[in-house]
Amino acid sequence: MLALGKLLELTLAGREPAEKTQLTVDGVRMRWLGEGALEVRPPEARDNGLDLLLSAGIHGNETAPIELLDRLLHDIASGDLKPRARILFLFGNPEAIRRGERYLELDVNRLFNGRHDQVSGAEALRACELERLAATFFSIPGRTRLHYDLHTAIRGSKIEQFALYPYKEGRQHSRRELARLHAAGMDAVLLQSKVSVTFTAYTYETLDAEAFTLELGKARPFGQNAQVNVERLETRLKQIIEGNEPEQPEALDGLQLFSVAREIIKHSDSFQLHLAADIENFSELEPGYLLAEDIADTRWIVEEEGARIIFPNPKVKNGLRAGILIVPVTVERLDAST
Ligand SMILES: O=C(O)CCC(=O)N[C@@H](CCC(=O)O)C(=O)O
Ligand SMILES: [Zn+2]
Repeated sequence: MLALGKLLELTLAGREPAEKTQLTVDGVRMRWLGEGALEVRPPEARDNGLDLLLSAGIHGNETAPIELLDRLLHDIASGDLKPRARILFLFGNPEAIRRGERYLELDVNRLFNGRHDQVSGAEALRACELERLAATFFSIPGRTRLHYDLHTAIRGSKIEQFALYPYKEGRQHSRRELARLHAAGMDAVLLQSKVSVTFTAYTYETLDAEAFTLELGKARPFGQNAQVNVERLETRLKQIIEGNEPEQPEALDGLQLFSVAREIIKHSDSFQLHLAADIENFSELEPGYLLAEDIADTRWIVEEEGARIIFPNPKVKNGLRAGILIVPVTVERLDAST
């Protein structure tokens, strides 16, 4: 297999490849662009006009998605997978991946849309670099832009696999993309209702890609991901890469949609979250429940019917999101969300 197919090995070893560009047996060009970054380009005659960005390891301890991208790259490098799309593979935070940690000093997924300019350190530089790589990749006019940023979560979940769909004023969430996500095994989608600082918020808001954060199960170390079943996603990604995706039905039957009711922001060290340490994502909370307290008598009381919590984490830094309170929405909401 071509050395560049071993991007993960190179990244884990912190090594630069001797050859930066390699051609597979059937003329696919692989180009190393820097640490954890590799572009795949099909022969011109086979190119179907899709630019696909696949990222993982934005959080270094979320290894199942990294292993999935590694398998896809191996298949491309050995000629088993024949891309018709241009693809950019990115491993988001190489040093955190090497250490098996979510991040070192700063959560990279809170540093996009220019936020990296306001802080310093290795992770700020990496977020800036990732923005540059994505912007260059998505700079060719007239092509279709799609980004999946793959994650696993800190805790278990009542809905194992789900997507988060960013928000931009005046832009409508796409039914076709939702149907595609459902076909790829996602059982729920959270429709964001304000702009954000995550990687997919950047590619969606600033680079006009269709972009999704995908949550695939619980985060575990390399080699311990048997319980994270990515079969349906892997099959769909291979079809997208080879341009032979079956048509999916327009109807979104069975796909659960949610919107953000409120983001719980931790303001101080006095922040207290009144949830069991092992609470699962999508757990329901009754109206009237005292969810959190913070300085200056700030109290977060659940008011919304059908509210559920995702990503509760009282350990985040002050000023960051310590949980999202979400509510179910119907598919009609899509037509109204411009
Ligand atoms: O399990 C958790 O608490 C966090 C899992 C995770 O890393 N989720 C992403 C979601 C990104 C988004 O909001 O689109 C994150 O928190 O960065
Ligand atoms: Zn993550």
